[in-house]
Amino acid sequence: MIVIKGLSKTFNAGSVNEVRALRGVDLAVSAGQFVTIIGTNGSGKSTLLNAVAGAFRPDAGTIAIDGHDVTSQKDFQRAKYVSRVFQNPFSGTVPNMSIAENMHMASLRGRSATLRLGLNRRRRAQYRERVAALEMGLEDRLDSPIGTLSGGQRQALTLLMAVMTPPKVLLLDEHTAALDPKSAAQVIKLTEQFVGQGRLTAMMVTHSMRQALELGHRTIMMHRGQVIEDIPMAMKKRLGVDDLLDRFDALRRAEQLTDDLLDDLRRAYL
Ligand SMILES: Nc1ncnc2c1ncn2[C@@H]1O[C@H](COP(=O)(O)OP(=O)(O)OP(=O)(O)O)[C@@H](O)[C@H]1O
Repeated sequence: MIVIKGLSKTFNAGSVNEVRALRGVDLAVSAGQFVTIIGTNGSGKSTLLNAVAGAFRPDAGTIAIDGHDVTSQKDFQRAKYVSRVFQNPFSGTVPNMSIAENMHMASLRGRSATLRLGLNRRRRAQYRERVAALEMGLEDRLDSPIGTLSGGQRQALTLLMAVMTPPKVLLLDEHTAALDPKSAAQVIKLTEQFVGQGRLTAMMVTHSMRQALELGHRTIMMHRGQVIEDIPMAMKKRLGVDDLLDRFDALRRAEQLTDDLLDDLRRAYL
């Protein structure tokens, strides 16, 4: 479903602030696969998701989604394939519009203007049913401005809206990191439910190694703009958080040394 080849991106090239955020990333994610992404700070996790979403044009490499080369497409052109949920629960929805209006906008994603339909009674009933399934009591607040909801409620709705028209690709960028533990757990439960039931192809960045191991079919680890570990389901089940921490420690030690050593390290992990 997603095929990334030789993807590179350098920010502020040629200046003192030059950052090689992605350095030749190769990654293939099959349809229905849920991949969790961990990595060191600044290793390029969000940049990888941004590249898939079309936030910028890469310096080198290609990205294909469902067989279409989207490398030169802008983000709005890819919106029909890609849904995103960000860390900030206040992005992705319009605060002074109601829950129903926000849901209606989300349901029209990727449709041509001529096909756009009004927010009629039948649609309201559908949205009510969807919102009720979140089990947050929001079905009685369909006309409340979304800005009046808590961060957790809003993020649950943002997630619901992201999957309402099932996307080819769902990108989750630390989407529970800004929530309190209880809300984060609720949103993770919904994530599992939506991705599982919809058999969605999903990439989720997380800083929680436990989350990374417990969720999804595969975990990749990034470091300095490269994928340095690719852990399949069978291995995920056997690994514990301590094992991942050991690997990060090894990286930290390698950091003092050379790229060649990092390559050796990668070979050793595979
Ligand atoms: N638009 C941009 N302009 C300049 N530099 C950027 C831009 N986006 C990302 N970077 C830099 O690229 C590198 C990779 O950033 P990215 O956000 O992808 O890392 P990350 O792995 O998601 O990090 P973290 O875990 O800390 O959130 C960092 O050094 C970051 O400062």
